[in-house]
Amino acid sequence: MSNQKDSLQGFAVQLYKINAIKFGEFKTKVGLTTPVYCDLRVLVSYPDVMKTLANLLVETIKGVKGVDILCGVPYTALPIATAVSLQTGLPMVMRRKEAKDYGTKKLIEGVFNAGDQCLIIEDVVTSGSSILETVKDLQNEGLKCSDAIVLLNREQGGAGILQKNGIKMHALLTLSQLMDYLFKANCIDVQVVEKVKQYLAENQVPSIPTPTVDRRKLSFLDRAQLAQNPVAKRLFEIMASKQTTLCLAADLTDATEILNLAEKVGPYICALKTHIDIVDDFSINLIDPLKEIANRHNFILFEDRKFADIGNTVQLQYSKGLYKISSWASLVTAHSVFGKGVLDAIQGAPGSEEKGVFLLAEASATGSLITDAYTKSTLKLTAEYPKLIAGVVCQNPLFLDNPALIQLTPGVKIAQTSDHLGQQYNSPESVVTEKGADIAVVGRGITEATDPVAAAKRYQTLLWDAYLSRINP
Ligand SMILES: O=c1ccn([C@@H]2O[C@H](COP(=O)(O)O)[C@@H](O)[C@H]2O)c(=O)[nH]1
Repeated sequence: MSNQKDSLQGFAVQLYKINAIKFGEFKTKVGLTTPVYCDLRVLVSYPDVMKTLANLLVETIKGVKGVDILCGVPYTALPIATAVSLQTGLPMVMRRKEAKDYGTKKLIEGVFNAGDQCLIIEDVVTSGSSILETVKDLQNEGLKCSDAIVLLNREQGGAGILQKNGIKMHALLTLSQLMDYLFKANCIDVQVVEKVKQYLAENQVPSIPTPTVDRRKLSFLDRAQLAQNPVAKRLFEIMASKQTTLCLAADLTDATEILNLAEKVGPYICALKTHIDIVDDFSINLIDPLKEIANRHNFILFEDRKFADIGNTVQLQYSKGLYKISSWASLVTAHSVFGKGVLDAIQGAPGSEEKGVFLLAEASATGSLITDAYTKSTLKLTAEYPKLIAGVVCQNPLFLDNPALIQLTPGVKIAQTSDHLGQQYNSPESVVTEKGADIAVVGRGITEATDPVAAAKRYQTLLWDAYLSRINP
C-alpha cells in the first residue's frame, strides 16, 4: 500500500517537473479562470513518464473484471491507451471524432466483436462529457462500456455524472491527492493548495448539460442503479432477475379468474396491471390474496387508473372509495392534462410508502387526440417529479437520454394489428427493437389464449430475446 503511495507521489512530482501540471491563472475551454492546468499532451515527449503511467494504470485495471478491449478518449488518451495495451496485451480500438467522408466511414477503428466489454481510458475528467461521447459511439457499434480508468479526477462532479450514465470511474489520482503529494514534496506552497481548494469548492459542474447514454443500450441492472423512483428500481431488478419485461393486463371481470390467472402466469411477468373498476364482484377481500401472489411470484401490482382531474379529486380517487388503490397498487397511471396537481395529489396521499406513476404521453388507440406538443409537455413534467415518476406510457422511443425512466408500451400482440374498437397492435419484437419499449403490456394476447400460461411464456421469451439483442446487437 505504501509502495503504491510512494510510486504515486513520485509520479505526481514527475508530472509537475515536465510541466504536465501547472499552477497560475489559466483560461478554460469555456472562458473561466482556473488556478491549476493539466496538459497531459506533453507526456508523448517523455517516454519514461509514460512508462511509469502505464505501469500504474495496469495496476488499477486489475480491479476491473472482464475487460476484452481498450479505447482511449481522443486525442490525449490515445497514446496512453496504446502504452497500456502494449503492457497488458489487451487489444485496442480507436474512436474517430468525426467519421471519414470516404472509404468505410467508420467511427470506431480496429477489430472487435459486438458484446465485447470495452474499458475506457482518459487523461483528465472534469464533467465526464468526453468519456460519454466516446461511450455513445462505442455502444452504437455494440460494444459494452461500464468502467473508465482515468489519470486525474479533477473532482468537479464528473464521477457523479458518469455514474448516473452507468459508467464507474477509477482514478489514479484525485486533484486533492495530487496537491497533497506536490505540497509534501515542496513543489508548491500552502497558498497554492488553498487557492485550488477554494476553486474546487466554487466550481462544480452542473449535472444536466452533458451528453447522456442511450437508455436502450444499458442493461436493466445498470438502470436499477440510476432509477430515482423506488418502484422503478425494484421493477428493473425484478426484470433482470426474472428475465421478463412482460406486464400482464389482467382485464378480467371476475375476481377469482384474476387470482387464478395471477397464480398461473406469476412466474413469467414483472407486473400485473388491473382495471379494478371492471371487476363485477370486487370486494376488498380480493386484495390480500392478490398481494400474497404478487409477493410470492415477485411481481408488482399496477392499477391502470389513468387519473385525470383536479388534485383533490385525484387524491380521493387514489386513496378512498371502494378500491383504496393507494393501499395496494405500487404503480398507477395518470394523464398530464390536469397538470401538476394530479402528481402532487398522488405524492401527498396516504397509503403505500413505495409508489410510482407512469404518465401517459401517447395512446395506442387509432384517432387519439394527443398532439406532439402535449406529448412534449408530458415528458417535461417527468423531469419535475423524478422521485415519483417511474416511467412513461408511449408507443415510440420518445425519451432516450433518461435511463432512470421506464418506457411502458401497450398494444402488443402476436399476429394481430388491431381490434374492432380502435386498439392498434405491434409485435413483441418490434415494440422492443423499433419502438423502444422496456416493458410491454399484453392483455388479450394472454387472457384470451387457449393456453394463457403457454402464451405468457411465449411473450416473455420473445420480449426478453428482443431486449438482449437490443443491448447486444
Ligand atoms: O395507450 C394505451 C394505454 C393503455 N392501454 C391498456 O393496455 C391494455 C391493453 O390490452 P390488450 O388486450 O393487450 O389490447 C388495456 O388494459 C388498456 O387499457 C392501452 O391499450 N393503450
